[in-house]
Amino acid sequence: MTLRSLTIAPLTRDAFAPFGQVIEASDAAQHFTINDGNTERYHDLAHIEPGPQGKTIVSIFRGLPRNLPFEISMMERHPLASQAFMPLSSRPYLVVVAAAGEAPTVEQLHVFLCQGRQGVNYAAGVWHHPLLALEATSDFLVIDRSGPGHNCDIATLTPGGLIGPLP
Ligand SMILES: NC(=O)N[C@@H](O)C(=O)O
Ligand code: NI
Repeated sequence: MTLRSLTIAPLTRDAFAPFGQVIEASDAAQHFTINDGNTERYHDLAHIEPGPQGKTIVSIFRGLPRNLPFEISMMERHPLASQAFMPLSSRPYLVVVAAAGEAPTVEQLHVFLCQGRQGVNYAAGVWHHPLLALEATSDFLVIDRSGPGHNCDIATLTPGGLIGPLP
């Protein structure tokens, strides 16, 4: 079965808005000076949702680099809570998302190339592929949920999609 080649777009706040928020110190964000002028605060960048009886937790994911071209054959979602990734290794990475709701088809996937200064927060229920680090083993600060209930659904994509090489 031939795999559909997926287009890779640059990550922007507006393009990612249907799926969550971009975490980035940019002039588009609400920001103001604090600490007697020493520090600029980029304020309230992501809507963190711990969900019912959930606790917000902070972890570090150390992801091995994915080799391109890479087949996207599954997606997952966290129906109860959001999940945020902030790169700590300053390397680009990829995110693959689809709107919350029914399990996506390959035609409904959106692929974004994220820069090393850009984090993402997946809103609760948004379909996404597990971490897609590039170039070298990379660390990411992850803000998500611990608590009762089922918080990870998997969907298989048949046919899948193919990512890469990078534009
Ligand atoms: N399983 C896990 O915690 N990681 C995934 O949710 C992911 O999005 O990488
Ligand atoms: Ni996830």
